[in-house]
Order: sequence, then C-alpha cells, then structure tokens
Amino acid sequence: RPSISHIRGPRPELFFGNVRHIIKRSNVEAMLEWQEEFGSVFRFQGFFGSKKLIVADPKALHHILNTAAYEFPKPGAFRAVIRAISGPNIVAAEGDDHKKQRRLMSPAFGVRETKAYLSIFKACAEKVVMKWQDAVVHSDDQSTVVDVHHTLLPATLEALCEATFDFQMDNKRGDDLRKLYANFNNDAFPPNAAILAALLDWIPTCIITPLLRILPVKNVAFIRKHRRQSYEIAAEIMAEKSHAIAEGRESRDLCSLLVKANASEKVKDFQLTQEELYAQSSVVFIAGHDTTAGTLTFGLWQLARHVGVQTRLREEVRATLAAIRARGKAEPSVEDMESMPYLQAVMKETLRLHPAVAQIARSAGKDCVLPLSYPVETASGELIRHIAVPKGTEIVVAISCYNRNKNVWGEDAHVFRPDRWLAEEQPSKSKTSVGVIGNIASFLSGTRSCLGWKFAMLEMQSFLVEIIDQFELRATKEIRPWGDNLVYPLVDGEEEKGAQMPLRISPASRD
Ligand code: HEM
Repeated sequence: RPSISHIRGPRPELFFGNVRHIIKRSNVEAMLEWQEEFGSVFRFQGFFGSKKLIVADPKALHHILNTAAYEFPKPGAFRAVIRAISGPNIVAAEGDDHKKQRRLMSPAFGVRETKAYLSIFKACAEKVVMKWQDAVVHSDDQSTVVDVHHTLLPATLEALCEATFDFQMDNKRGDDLRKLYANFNNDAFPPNAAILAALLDWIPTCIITPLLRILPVKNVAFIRKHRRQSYEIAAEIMAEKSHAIAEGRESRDLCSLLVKANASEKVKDFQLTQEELYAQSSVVFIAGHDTTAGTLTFGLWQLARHVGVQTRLREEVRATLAAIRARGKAEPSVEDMESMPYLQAVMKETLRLHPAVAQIARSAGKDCVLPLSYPVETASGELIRHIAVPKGTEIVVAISCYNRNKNVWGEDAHVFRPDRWLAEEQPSKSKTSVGVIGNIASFLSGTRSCLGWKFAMLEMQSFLVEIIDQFELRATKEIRPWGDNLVYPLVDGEEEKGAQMPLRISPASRD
C-alpha cells in the first residue's frame, strides 16, 4: 500500500522544512493554499526533515477521531505544552485517564445545565451593547470604530465565570482573570512561537516538561504564569464550593458538580486528585471563553463585510423579538433561538469558515491504514484511496482545511454564504459524519469532541441577537486570521499590536 513517503506536499527548505513559510504566511492561510494544490491529505516538513501528515479527508478524520480515537494519542510534546499551561487536565489526558475525566465533567455540560445559563448570556451581551452605545453617543457622527474582539473577550470570560463557576467578576478575582486573558493567544502563542513548537519535535518528551519550567523565553514565562495564577483562582473557588456543599447549599455550576461528583462514593475508583481538579478549571477558563469570543469576532466581521446578510439577520431577529414581546415575555428562550433559521445558518457558516481551533496534533499509536473518501495523487501520479501510516507518524487533524474542503462543501467552500444551510439537503456533500453539528469539524468529533459545544452555541446566539438588533457593522481594515492551533484576528500591517478586530458601529435604523 502507498505510504506517507509517497504523499505530496510543499517543497521544503534545507533544515527549515516548511516552517519558515508558515511563520511568514500565517499557518491557517498556508494550509488552505496547500490543500488546494495537493488535495485533502498532504505532507508537511518540520525542522531537519521531520514529517507530518496533514489530514482533511472525511473518512480519514472519522477513523482518527471516532473509530479508533484512542489509537491516535496527542503527541508527547503537545501534551507537555498543554500541561505547562493548565496542568494535568482533560485536554492533555489520554486513554483511561481521559475517559475518567470526561465522565466526571460531562454532567455539567448537559442540556438542562446549559439552558439555565441563557439569562447570564443575555445579561453579559447587554453589557457589550451598553458599552458600544456609550461609545457611539460620545462620537461625533453617531458612528465609531470599536475593537470588537477587545470587548468580546472579557464579556465571554464573564459569561463563563458566572455560568460555569458561579462567581461575579466585579472584584479583585475578576480583575486578575481579565488581566490574565487580555491578550492570551498572543502572549502564549505569538507568531514566532511556531519556531519553538517546531524545535520541540526534536526534543525528547521527558525533557520538555523540565525545560518549560525554566526556559527564559517570554511566551514560556507567560505560560508558567498562567498555570500558577489560574491554579490559585481555581483553588479559591473549589474551597468555596466544598464549603457550600458541606453546608447543604447546592448549586449546579460546573465547579460544584465536579467537586460533588468527585467526592461521591460512586467514583472512588477514579477520583481526581486536587491538582487534576484545579487543572480542569484552568483549561476551561481558556477553552470556554477565548473560543467563543474569537468565533463571534469573526462572525461579526463577516456580517460587517456582507451587508445583505446582516440586514436579513436583523429582520429575522427583530421579527422574533417582536413576537416574544407580543407573548408578554421579556427575553428569548432556547426554543426561540432555535426557531430562527437564518441565525442558525449564520452561526454554522461562521463556525465552518472560522474554527477557533484550526488544527490539532495526533500521532499514530500503531501501524495503521487510513481510508480516504477522496483519492489523492501520489508523487508518482497514482490515485490512492488508502494510506499506510507507520506507528509514530505525526498527524495533523486539519480542521480549517476540512471545513473548506471543496469535495465536501463545493466550489464555493471559501465563500461566506449562510444560504447554503437553508437548502433542503445538508450542504455537506460527504456522507461520512465528522463533527457534532452540520458535519462541521470546529467542535471536533467523537470521543474527544468539545464538551462545551451546546454552551458555546447558545452563548454565541445570545450575543449575536443582542448586537445585531442594536448595531449596524462595517469592516474597516484588512484582517488576517492567524495562529497554529488557536486562531485570532490580526490587522494587516499592525501585526505587532496583537489580536484586534476594528469594526465601525452605528445604531441600526428602526424604520
Ligand atoms: C466556538 C467555541 C468552541 C470551539 C470552536 C471549541 C472547540 C473545541 C475543540 C476543537 C476541542 C478539542 C481540543 C483538543 O482535543 O485538543 C474542544 C475540547 C473541549 N472544549 Fe471546546 N470549543 C468551544 C467552546 C467551548 C466552551 C464554551 C467550553 C466550556 C464552557 C468548552 C470546553 C471544552 C472542553 C472541556 C474540551 C475537552 C474535551 C475532551 O478532551 O474530551 N469548549 N473544544
């Protein structure tokens, strides 16, 4: 069977492979261009000849993420970096360890729990609206430019903390968290961090953890600070929750459920340690707000660039809000959100084009054969439907490439077109299921799919409804999605300023 050495890929430079290209070009953009050239599976070369298989084919992804998920663990270096950021948490765990952590955390992300957060999401979205209304009032001509990413980050952090940790942010703890996450992506993974990541391929995993504890590099120092501070905050919250539970004061937030579940007799064989409990909170602080803020930011950007879509969405939202008021209700329910097909379509199209996590590293735990939905052409011109992958091969689950794979989504895969979701047939032409919603891979798929996807969907819908009802948005500058794993928006020519999304806002007319 043809193996990974037969697979085509971009021409590598001596020593540097393709690494310098992704640093110059932006990893997200480079990967999408290579997919156009080489197909849904191609080869990437790291430093000194190390090779990775980039995978964006539905059947291959289904095999890696669903059929044989635990046979494709995350590479040791990747897990060491996650542990350095947030400790021994669910995202860094493998095998039985992962199963037990997921089992304990899942109940906190059920439908009932998520629905209960709706009023928190609405209140946090209203604060964003008030902030922007204030900015507009103080502008000269009823319109002003705001960095929407800069406002949405603390707002989604607040929503997360209230919903999953049940604490308010108007105190020192809130200030500390806001400061820690003000520019998280850029602080932890600045554009040049790809060099360090490529070097890690060559360092034995057992050395990486001690190395990350001492390495005098700015972003690594921030990673250490994140773990320390997020642990301190998690420890405080967990102590408060344990105290409340002991006094019989029940609460259904993630933290209380986790503390309670972990103390239960039923789980005595797979109880989490104190550190593992802090580590779950630490990783949820990141996973639960940066992702939704980023997706919303890119969604607002697309609406700002597609005025027709924006107007149509506003009409649907306002008609629904009017119907809700006519029923004598003050705010939309989950069912009201679901009753807006265009809102759902805009959300899915945003998630498809702008996955907050562009790619995830895996490695083949044993020799295997990956099936393909769409044949790829080898270096010798042969069309193949299976690839033999030797044990130890590093595989990149290319979420952003799969979400724009023309075989799956059609020739206009790169175009923002929410209408594709309104057709009778599903827009995905692939019969293989990848992902938890609409065959989009943004929340991943299978055993390790995002636990917070329902939470995220409801939160993002709440924010969109409030914002689009009140404001008209227009794009101002050229934006480039940046990042290896977590994607953030950079303004072309202002990359050194870090993540930003300047949009012009003005009150939406009520005529
Ligand atoms: C648009 C928003 C979001 C996106 C695109 C997203 C995407 C993802 C992806 C791709 C993964 C897999 C990561 C990996 O295996 O390395 C993941 C895992 C996870 N996400 Fe999300 N996420 C979002 C929002 C959230 C929210 C709001 C929460 C919590 C409140 C959350 C909690 C988690 C957790 C706990 C995991 C680990 C699951 C596991 O390993 O079993 N996510 N998410």
